[in-house]
Amino acid sequence: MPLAFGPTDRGILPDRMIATLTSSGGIITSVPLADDQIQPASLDLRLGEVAYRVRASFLPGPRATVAERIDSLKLHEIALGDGAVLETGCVYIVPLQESLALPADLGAAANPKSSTGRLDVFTRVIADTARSFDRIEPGYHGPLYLEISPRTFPVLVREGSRLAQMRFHRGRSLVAGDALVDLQAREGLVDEEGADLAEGVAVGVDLAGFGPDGLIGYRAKHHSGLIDVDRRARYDVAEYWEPLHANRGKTLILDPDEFYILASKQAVTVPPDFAAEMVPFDPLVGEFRVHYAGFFDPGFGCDEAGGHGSRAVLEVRSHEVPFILEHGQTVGRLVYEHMLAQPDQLYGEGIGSNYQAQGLKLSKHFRV
Ligand SMILES: O=c1ccn([C@H]2C[C@H](O)[C@@H](COP(=O)(O)OP(=O)(O)OP(=O)(O)O)O2)c(=O)[nH]1
Repeated sequence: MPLAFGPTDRGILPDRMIATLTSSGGIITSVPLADDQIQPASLDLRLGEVAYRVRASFLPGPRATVAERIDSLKLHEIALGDGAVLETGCVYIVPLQESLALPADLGAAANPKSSTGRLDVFTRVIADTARSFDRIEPGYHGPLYLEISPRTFPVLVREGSRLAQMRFHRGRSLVAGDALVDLQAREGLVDEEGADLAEGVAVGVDLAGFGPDGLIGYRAKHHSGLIDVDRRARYDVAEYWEPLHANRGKTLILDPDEFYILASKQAVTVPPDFAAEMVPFDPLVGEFRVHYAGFFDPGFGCDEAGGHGSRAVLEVRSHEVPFILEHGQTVGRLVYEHMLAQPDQLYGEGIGSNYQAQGLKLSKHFRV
């Protein structure tokens, strides 16, 4: 049975509606869906069998398909099969195993998975005739492709590797104004008195540090080894990351073009009938960038799903000039949106989640 909605229903599809969308032909897969591919509010996207190394990133624009653009831009074709290395500084386009035949009232948005963002692997989803990355127009019928560009570490990927995820939505249902003030009062979205709630919930960076030695984060080392994106708890932190500790002034100077993993000062919560996305706090401040991977799942940080006190992990880069961050400085905003219904399973509830109740946490690939 296809999904049926009332005229005023708005929000993000939970797990069981994503399953229905698949069984009713709205999501088409060249290989059957894996059991754990559907998350509380998103679908993990899997790499297909080939990667095209292209000269440059592109958007197809209204008159071209991605396949046509790949034909004119490709430098090399790599079979992914059981494994292939994607090198830093190169741009690859990979057809995904999932394609879409969305009903006219459903659109979608994509984001790198948190594990991908924490490795500084830049990914974006491209659809035919798209004018922007990571946004799928309502009613889209066609294939999906992933643009991949590893920035710091070369990565080993294979057919079926999951680097990005997709949310499906019916209209938009952002929580703003008084509704956001009420939600913060009721649920404590961030554990801070007088939190800044303009255009989402402001999230600041923690530079006071965690634990006895005041760890504030990690800076990625250059020229370190390869990371297999499908291996968990495999790599030594010290070979890939330099730990950073709090200084007396609780500041951190971001060096241009270095990659940092930091944590939020506030614990954050996403109530079960909401989903959130981390967005840059002000697009006009171009000095640094937080976040490739911005989706926060329903149940993240919730007591009932074992997440009490979860911090947001932040992926940070400075651009042209060195930039000083101060303890508590706002670096991002969490924008909350309604779910169409509460998911059957929340983030962290026996679904193998990696980052529930996290403090300062590197990606799952590293041994702690
Ligand atoms: O930049 C981010 C993005 C997400 N998260 C948190 C919230 C989110 O709910 C959780 C998991 O994110 P995601 O589902 O993208 O990660 P994953 O790599 O698929 O991990 P998992 O296997 O735990 O789902 O990590 C962050 O702290 N920082």
